[in-house]
Amino acid sequence: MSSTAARATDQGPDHEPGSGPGPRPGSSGPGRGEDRGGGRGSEGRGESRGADRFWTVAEHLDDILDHLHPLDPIELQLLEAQGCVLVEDVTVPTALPPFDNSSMDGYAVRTADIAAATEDYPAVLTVIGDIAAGSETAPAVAPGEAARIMTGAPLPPGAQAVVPVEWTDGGLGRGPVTAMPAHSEVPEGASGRVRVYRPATTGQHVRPRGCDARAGELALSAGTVLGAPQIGLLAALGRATVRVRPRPRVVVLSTGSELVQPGQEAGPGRIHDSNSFQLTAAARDAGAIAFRVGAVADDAGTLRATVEDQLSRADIVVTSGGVSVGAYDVVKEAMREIDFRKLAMQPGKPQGFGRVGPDRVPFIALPGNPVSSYVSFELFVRPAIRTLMGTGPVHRPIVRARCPEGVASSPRGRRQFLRGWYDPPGMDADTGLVTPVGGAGSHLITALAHANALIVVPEETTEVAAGAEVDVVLLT
Ligand SMILES: Nc1nc2c(c(=O)[nH]1)N[C@H]1C(S)=C(S)[C@@H](COP(=O)(O)OP(=O)(O)OC[C@H]3O[C@@H](n4cnc5c(N)ncnc54)[C@H](O)[C@@H]3O)O[C@H]1N2
Ligand code: MOO
Repeated sequence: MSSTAARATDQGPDHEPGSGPGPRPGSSGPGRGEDRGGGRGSEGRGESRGADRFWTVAEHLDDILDHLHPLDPIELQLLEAQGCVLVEDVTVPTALPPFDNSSMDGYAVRTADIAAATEDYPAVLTVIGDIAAGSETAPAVAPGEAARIMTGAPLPPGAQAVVPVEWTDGGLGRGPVTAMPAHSEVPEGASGRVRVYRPATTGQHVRPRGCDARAGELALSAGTVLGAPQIGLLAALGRATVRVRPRPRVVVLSTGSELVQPGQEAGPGRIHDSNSFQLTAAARDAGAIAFRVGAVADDAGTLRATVEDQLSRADIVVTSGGVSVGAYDVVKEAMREIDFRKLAMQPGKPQGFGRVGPDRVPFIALPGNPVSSYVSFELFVRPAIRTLMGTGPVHRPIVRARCPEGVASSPRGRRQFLRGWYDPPGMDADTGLVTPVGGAGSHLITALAHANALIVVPEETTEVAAGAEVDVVLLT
């Protein structure tokens, strides 16, 4: 695995954090945990480098995950750590809140002074000044006095409660008000007299020091995945950095001389490169920092040089295309150390996995057909990314759903992943419904873009009766 030392400076324009807890995956994935058989690893396989036999989905997934372990922890700036797993227990250094403070804009008072206050017979107090949030000093409130105080400002010595400004005349002498005038416009509001129309109990509208967290308490334990509230808490505790497992850096390369960048005219025989965008987005969605390198032409030397150039910033390299049996299958040609294999799945039959370069960076070669590459990413690359992050869930969730339309035919001996639309169960149902979207063709990008699930048809099932239940991989 490559060093993470250069991580902070390596992020090119295409990098961006994505996001989610837990260690190494269990056996709940779409195929993982089944019979594993011997001699199937990508290394030291010798003669068993089986180009002819079909690997199961589980075998390929196991082979990839068996060669991965969570990345070493590093210290990251808070926002860089979003979605990462904390590897330290974080204790509260100073109580939260750090001082007694007001929860309302109003007046800090002594409760005895206003105990008998009513609208008809208000308590009249002398205003001794303003205490704004951030005030370093607060004047002491003596009997018969009040300090005008803002939300979050420290409770002054002598005061026992805060009365909201709405319970007072705001110092204007004309009955209850709804707000204070801005200090910049009416500076005299910080002095004079205020009428208070209601009593308050001791501690009312006061947030006592330490009521949120006491110093020395455990704030977040190791293993927590850092979402927005956890990052907010760390910031509130004064932490600028935190020790986490970093996001894996995923380099995405597409291959094919027919590929043209979006924004350019495609021209005869050419198509736009969609896989590198789709896979980069999927890598970010899985929680990785993804670098989209874009399309490399079908030239083995160029691809080899490009891959080697990218290795220093990669925890995983993902390629699309060039892994089948054609005369221009450039990934196969350029990456001799990768084990290329056929999987008993559709789409996604041709696949490759191995490790590259001195740091033995994991290299996952996906097929070029756009649906094949995406489905393969979800089944193999996403779990790899989540494993490197040391966080679960490693796999997309799988649920049972009823398929009212059924599936007319599915290839025997291949696990089929059809695109579908999943509707979760309503209040009175146990299972949701799933409907196939588009056909089985691995070039049907439009249908994929309108699906939210994959319908799993097992290897030995050649049709699914209308109304039968199926496994469904949820993609969102
Ligand atoms: N004789 C055989 N031919 C094929 C077999 C086979 O077993 N025997 N397998 C088929 C299957 S299944 C697949 S999947 C594909 C995989 O081929 P490659 O991984 O080598 O992919 P390419 O040939 O480079 O491309 C396939 C297809 O996808 C389009 N493509 C590729 N990259 C992109 C991209 N970045 N963006 C959009 N579209 C892309 C490409 O133009 C081709 O149409 O092989 C079958 N053939
Ligand atoms: O198996 Mo390929 O990936 O169907 O089109």
